[in-house]
Amino acid sequence: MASVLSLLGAFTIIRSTIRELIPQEVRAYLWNLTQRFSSEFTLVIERTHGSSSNSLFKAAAIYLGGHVLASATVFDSTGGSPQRFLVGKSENVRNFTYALDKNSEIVDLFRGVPMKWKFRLDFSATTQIETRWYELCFNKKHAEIVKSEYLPHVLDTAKRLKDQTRTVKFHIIRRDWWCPSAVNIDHPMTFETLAMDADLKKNILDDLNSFINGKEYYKKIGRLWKRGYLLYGPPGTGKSSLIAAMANHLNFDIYNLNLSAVKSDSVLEDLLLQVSNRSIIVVEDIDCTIKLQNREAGEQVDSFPRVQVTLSGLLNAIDGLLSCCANERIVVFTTNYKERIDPALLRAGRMDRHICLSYCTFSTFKQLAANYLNIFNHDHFGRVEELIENAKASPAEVAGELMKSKDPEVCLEGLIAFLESKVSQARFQITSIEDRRLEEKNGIRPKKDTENEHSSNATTFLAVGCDSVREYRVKADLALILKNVFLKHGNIVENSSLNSMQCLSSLLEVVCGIIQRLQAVEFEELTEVELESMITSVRDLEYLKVEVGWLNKRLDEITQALPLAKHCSSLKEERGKNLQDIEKMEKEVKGCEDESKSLKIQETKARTEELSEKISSIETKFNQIRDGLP
Ligand SMILES: Nc1ncnc2c1ncn2[C@@H]1O[C@H](COP(=O)(O)OP(=O)(O)OP(=O)(O)O)[C@@H](O)[C@H]1O
Repeated sequence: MASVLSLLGAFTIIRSTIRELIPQEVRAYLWNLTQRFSSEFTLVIERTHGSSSNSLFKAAAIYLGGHVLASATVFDSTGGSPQRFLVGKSENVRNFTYALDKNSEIVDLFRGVPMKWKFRLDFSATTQIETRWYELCFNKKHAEIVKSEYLPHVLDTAKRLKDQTRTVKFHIIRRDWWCPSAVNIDHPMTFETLAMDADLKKNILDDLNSFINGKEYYKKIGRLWKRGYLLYGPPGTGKSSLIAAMANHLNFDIYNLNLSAVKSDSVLEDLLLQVSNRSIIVVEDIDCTIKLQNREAGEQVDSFPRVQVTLSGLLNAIDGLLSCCANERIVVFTTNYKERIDPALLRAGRMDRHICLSYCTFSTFKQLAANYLNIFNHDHFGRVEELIENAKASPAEVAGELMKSKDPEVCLEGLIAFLESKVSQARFQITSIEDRRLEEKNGIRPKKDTENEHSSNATTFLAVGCDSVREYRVKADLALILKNVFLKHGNIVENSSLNSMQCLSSLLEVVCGIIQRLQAVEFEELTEVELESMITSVRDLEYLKVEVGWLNKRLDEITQALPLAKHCSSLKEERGKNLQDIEKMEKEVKGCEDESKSLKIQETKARTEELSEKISSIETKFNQIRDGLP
């Protein structure tokens, strides 16, 4: 050991003696002379290039640190002497990062060609400046491969590695500018943990992947490389979670564009110019930005004086000239009320995909149960399945129940109780004027001018669903029918394409009018023409997205039963005639014994009974159809 140390010491002394004895210029000349006969070529990659920073230097650092260390193609060029790498972890990256230590050398095999990398560091005592550079040495005959393949490979790999290790950032607006200290999103939501219909999830993932790999395609078709998503649905159904999953999947930063914090269109322009590529710009609850609301609906603009951004300002920012300055951008709008958004904002090309996130289904629940409780089946699943569709519970609410305990039994029992209460809440509470007056009298409801309601022959319904309160007015004689429709089928006009309460009330009157007629009329009295007109009305209602599938079904049943109704009518006629005959014959045989007449009476009675049975069986059928009506 001592001899090795003394040998190394002697070598160091000789090296410094050579340095002292031979001047720098002579050393450089000798070096150049040896290089002239060398087949090696060296590229020097400095930190700066021209007047700007050298992106190849940065890429080499990442490539060598991340790729080469992990790669099986790394060779130790120093003949077995230990290699030194720097290792560390910055706050804004997920993993450890590695780098070559000063004067370390490694060889990267690229397509069988050895590429020798050296990292150099020099400190000038006179200028006090530290200089760092990489040297890439290779055989001259491989110069073309290096230029056209290897260097681009280094750049691409470094970009990919940077994206992989980079933490997604969340940017918010502070005083007309993106806050300089963007926070790292450590949101754990991914497409694996997001509970959603499997087909929809796959569809969104495919869409994102084809977008991200579509650079050439977008260029070819002459469209900007950007994509717009509208996420709509009730609160807590996973809109923000989906955005987090998208950001994590793509490794894109999120820019939360809170329009109420933007003072003008020009500030919006400035903000968007600062948004980096590979980012998701999110405008949450876009319907709440009143100036951007549906112009056709004639909304009141002044009620939100703080919001200064105009619709045209936003449209321009999304797909006007301004957006040409960026690439690989995704714009996401979220809303609880899609119908309130101006159609101009939603048209294809701006919002390419409209994704509805809805209440928890049984399949969504099973994914949440697997995520939260690690269970895939349980005795209580059957009851959950029975309740979940009608409960209209959001995934957030279901997840909340599943987090209450680590014991699946406790959680599922709690969830079932919760769903049961939601099911009964989801039944609409219908209040007629009388109930309202009583509530006003008892101070449950604030007093309201009900003058008009009293004077008109109409009844107002307050339909309170789990997330909406609607008022409809229908004729008083239809009130009870409407109440039953709501109780049995929920708010059937909730998803209608019409908006005004007046029009929706008229639609409800049409539905109730049909039911009233069907309840009152004997089916055999119904003419085919009248039935046809009812069916046409129901079709029109369905066209307007009124949920009357159940009424359509009843009308179908009645149509099928119509020949039976006609038959029933003739049976009744025959029975009536028989009864008259029996009465007449009984009078005739009174006091005299006429065996043949008595026999005839018996026969007619038997036939009448038979007819009554047939009629009653047909009528039972008709009643069943009627019972199907609310
Ligand atoms: N589909 C889902 N899968 C898994 N978890 C979900 C899902 N939807 C909601 N959650 C849970 O509920 C929480 C709230 O959901 P989220 O904020 O994504 O809903 P939202 O639709 O954006 O609500 P809002 O309209 O009120 O903004 C999430 O943090 C997540 O824990």
